[in-house]
Amino acid sequence: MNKKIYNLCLVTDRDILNGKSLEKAVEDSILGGATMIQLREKNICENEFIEIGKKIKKITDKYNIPLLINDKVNVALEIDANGVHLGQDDMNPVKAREILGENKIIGLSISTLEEFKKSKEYPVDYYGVGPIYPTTSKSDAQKPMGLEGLKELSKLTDKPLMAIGGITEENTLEILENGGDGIAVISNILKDENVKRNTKKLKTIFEKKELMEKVAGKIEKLRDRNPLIYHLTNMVTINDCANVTLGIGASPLMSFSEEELEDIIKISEALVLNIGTMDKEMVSMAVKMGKMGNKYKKPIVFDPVGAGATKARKELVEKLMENIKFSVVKGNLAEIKSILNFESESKGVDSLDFSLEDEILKVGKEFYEKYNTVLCITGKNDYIFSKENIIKIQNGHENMGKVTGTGCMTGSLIGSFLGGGETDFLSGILGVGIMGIAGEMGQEESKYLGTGTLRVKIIDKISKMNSKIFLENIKLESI
Ligand SMILES: Cc1ncc(COP(=O)(O)OP(=O)(O)O)c(N)n1
Ligand SMILES: Cc1ncsc1CCOP(=O)(O)O
Ligand SMILES: [Mg+2]
Repeated sequence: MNKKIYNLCLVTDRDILNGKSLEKAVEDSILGGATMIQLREKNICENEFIEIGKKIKKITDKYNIPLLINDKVNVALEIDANGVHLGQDDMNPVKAREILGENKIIGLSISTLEEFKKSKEYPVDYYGVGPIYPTTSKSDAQKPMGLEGLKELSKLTDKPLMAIGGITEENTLEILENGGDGIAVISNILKDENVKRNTKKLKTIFEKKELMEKVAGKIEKLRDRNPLIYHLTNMVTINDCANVTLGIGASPLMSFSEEELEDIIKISEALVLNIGTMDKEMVSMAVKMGKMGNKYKKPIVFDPVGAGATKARKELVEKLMENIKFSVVKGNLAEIKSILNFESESKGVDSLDFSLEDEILKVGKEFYEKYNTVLCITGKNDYIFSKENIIKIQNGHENMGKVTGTGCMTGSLIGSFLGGGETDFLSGILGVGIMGIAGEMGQEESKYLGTGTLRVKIIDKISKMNSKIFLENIKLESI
């Protein structure tokens, strides 16, 4: 069974629904990312419990999410729920297993180490551990056991531990870092109208942690591998691109010579194509480079600088997008909109951030659908789109816009990670994230000096970047 089902359980409580329908609350929570629903009904008879259970089961079945019944094994049996959650004073798990069979999920509450010791041989699938923090949702809850209690328990069992009691988006990460595999939540999800958003906020913490685990060690791995990254890039920022490629641990190779193109591509691990200072030669080289890159199966990151600004540029970008399979495309919103032939609506300077984000999301999703290529849209906030995920990164500083080439350098970073063997998506996240962090840190150190120093500081910070700095500074969420 997939352990992820124990990540995020909504435990229901009709008393705090405040007029919301239970069915809608359950559906919204699933849409927000709940991986399990526990139907908890305290003051109703078995028949009513069964009635409600059947309705909720239709919803959980629709989304293929397990439904567990609190306390009542009979109800679970009657509605063919996926399992039960039992407390220490509820039916003995051995008997529940006999009744429900091997295929149902049985969870057991643990509030103290003594309870664990007493029940560790029971045939259960997970433990509900808590209350971890004080809670107002269970009047007869035991004394909170805190993170220490959770940590202690996690050393004693391999079974999933689902923490419960007073859990919010502020304390979820520390739960996961102290032995919790998942959380079970009532009030923080059902507290207001925004059940979907409340669940999503919790879900984001799991996604972020998962991503962080994937990212850890990747910069060091790149430095170990030191891949060769061929650039066909612009004349303005070529030197900075070479320096950040070196700084992050790859080897840059810049060439404009058609004669050596094939030989270079054969020995390169990834290619960076940036049409910033396009001219006649670049037009023919870019297409040849792309086709040859595809032929030799080398990942290519494409920076469509100024796409749409002139007719010639638009034609070149169109030709490239039609004929070449890129691993990653990185550009600003206007460039990506031009690729999709979207009208560039001018929205006024302070167009609400929210509507700008809506537009970015629409453009990004459409781009991915059309080209099936990882896309990075950079701007005040940066967005990375893949098939299933959209990541928003909020690092960087506005002064980076006053240093030419931060976008081009981001392309080089993405290319470096592609060449280091990372996935297209992770390369996008790492490249964009590292540039944002370097910009932020560089700004701090150059704020009394100016943008010339900022440029140098960005390269410095990239050359000193490591997984620890990255993980400590990245401001990332999945949306
Ligand atoms: C996941 C999870 N953990 C613990 C509990 C508490 O169960 P219990 O001790 O039986 O208390 P009641 O919920 O029945 O009041 C739980 N429900 N879910
Ligand atoms: C059912 C239960 N068991 C231990 S604490 C608790 C209540 C959890 O509710 P909340 O998430 O609102 O603290
Ligand atoms: Mg119980």
